[in-house]
Amino acid sequence: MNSLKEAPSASRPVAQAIPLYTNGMRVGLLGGSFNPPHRAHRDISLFAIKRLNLDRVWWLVTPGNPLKDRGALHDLGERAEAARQMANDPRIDVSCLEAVIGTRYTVDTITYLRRRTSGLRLVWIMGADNLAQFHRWQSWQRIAAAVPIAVIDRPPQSFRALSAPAAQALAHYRIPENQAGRLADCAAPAWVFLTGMKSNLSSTGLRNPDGSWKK
Ligand SMILES: Nc1ncnc2c1ncn2[C@@H]1O[C@H](COP(=O)(O)OP(=O)(O)OP(=O)(O)O)[C@@H](O)[C@H]1O
Ligand SMILES: O=C(O)c1ccc[n+]([C@@H]2O[C@H](COP(=O)([O-])O)[C@@H](O)[C@H]2O)c1
Repeated sequence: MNSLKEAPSASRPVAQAIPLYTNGMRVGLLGGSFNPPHRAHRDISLFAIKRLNLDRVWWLVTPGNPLKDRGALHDLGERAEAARQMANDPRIDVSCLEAVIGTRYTVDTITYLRRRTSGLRLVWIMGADNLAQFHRWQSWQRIAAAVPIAVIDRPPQSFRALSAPAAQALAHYRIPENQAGRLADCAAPAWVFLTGMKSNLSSTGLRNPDGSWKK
């Protein structure tokens, strides 16, 4: 087993920057605010493991989505601890890697991981709501060129996502859903839109108007 532990920290949530892994593993990366984590995070992770033939999914708890208002964002440690409790599966690891390496941008995270975990097959996982605004992410073309991407359908975002600028620009690189199992082996750019799981759950629905988490 390889273990890379960057920037030692006294606090448990950030101590484990890169989860334990073995070369050759197929690892899905689910970046998220997890404010709070919910059942769909777990469900889409297990769905992705199955459909993409992954060994693991790493939840990367962001210090703060660059496109979201951070006013209502709970403390990173609190979100990471809640995410660990929600994940509750040996194939899902929770990491605060981005806080450790000091970035909020996915392009930096992917670049960092590609350099340090060259023995892994990485897949970026995101819900359809994120595909709809992927063209607003920093250096989104570089992300798409660096790692295969799996998009999980998320009603009511399906049409908006598939007609959005990034989906249009990358249309040529989309593989059919029935070939999702080979996505991790594809050279980027490559992406798939998975429709087999649909959940209406959202963190927004689990927050009170003042930003506190519903009990
Ligand atoms: N119900 C869902 N179906 C598909 N993807 C989801 C679902 N919930 C979350 N995701 C995806 O999981 C990742 C992390 O999501 P995040 O932590 O922002 O939760 P969220 O429910 O989208 O939060 P919020 O409601 O605050 O925007 C994102 O890529 C998001 O698209
Ligand atoms: O890099 C960017 O510009 C960027 C812009 C928007 C979102 N992201 C990432 O997308 C992931 C999902 O964010 P969220 O808030 O929808 O859970 C999370 O890892 C964010 O850091 C990244």
